[in-house]
Amino acid sequence: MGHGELRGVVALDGPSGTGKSSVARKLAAALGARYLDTGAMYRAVALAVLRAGVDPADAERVAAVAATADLVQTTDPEASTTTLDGTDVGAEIRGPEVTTAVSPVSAVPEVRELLVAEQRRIIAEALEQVGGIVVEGRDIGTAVAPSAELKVYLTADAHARAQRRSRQDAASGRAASLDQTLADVRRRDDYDSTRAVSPLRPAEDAVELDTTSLDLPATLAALLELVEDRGLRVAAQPTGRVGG
Ligand SMILES: Nc1ncnc2c1ncn2[C@@H]1O[C@H](COP(=O)(O)OP(=O)(O)OP(=O)(O)O)[C@@H](O)[C@H]1O
Ligand SMILES: Nc1ccn([C@@H]2O[C@H](COP(=O)(O)O)[C@@H](O)[C@H]2O)c(=O)n1
Repeated sequence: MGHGELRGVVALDGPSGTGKSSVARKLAAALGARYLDTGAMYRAVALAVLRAGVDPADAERVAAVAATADLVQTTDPEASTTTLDGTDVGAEIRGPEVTTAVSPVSAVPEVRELLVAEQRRIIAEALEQVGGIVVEGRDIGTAVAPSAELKVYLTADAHARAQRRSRQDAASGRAASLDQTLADVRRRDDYDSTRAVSPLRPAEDAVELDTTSLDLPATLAALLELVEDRGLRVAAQPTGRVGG
């Protein structure tokens, strides 16, 4: 049996490796909604900064690169893409260089201002076109969509997150020691939660969901239950509409 369609915005925030991307995509697909990966947008700006030979810590030059970056993020949960200057950069933005550069780049206020404006535009377009969107990141419930109908803050023990990330890296041929991966996870979380603008933190009205001992299907089931409980699921339209 299908799950019906989502009406409104689901904001999914939390630190790295809690499962946001994996479950946000599946939740959106199950509910005929769009899916927005805001982390991919910050990663694409970080890639533009690296390609321009700019130091990610040089806030003024980072802001200048962001202002001219030609970035397009699409929202079909089955095939969301990130393009920079007309080229798909989906694989490149997951590499270690971008992962190291992205936190300082995303801490630059001008970068956040530009991307938050674009994220709000994408959300408004999705609501108009299909009625629902699942948005994942670090500041969705607190800054990008503070009036989201459902806000969920995913957490998980840092060791569990490092193990997940380590398995994912090994599967993509990027092996690193578990200690190194754990250090990287902690470094990024520290950076993201201590920056001045829109730091990583749960919104006051967010539901916190600890995924340490949940697998992905169980996490998805918990989210679907929250959507259902809030009355955000409506019967599917007979003609059906898909995100794109
Ligand atoms: N509950 C879970 N059980 C087992 N593996 C999981 C779980 N959640 C996520 N994973 C795995 O952990 C890895 C990271 O998950 P994912 O990319 O969805 O996390 P994330 O919160 O979006 O992280 P980031 O913010 O760094 O992008 C993936 O390989 C995913 O399959
Ligand atoms: N709303 C967001 C989303 C992401 N960031 C920054 O981007 C980094 C990469 O995010 P991933 O989800 O792809 O791992 C993240 O570490 C943050 O620095 C953000 O600031 N706000």
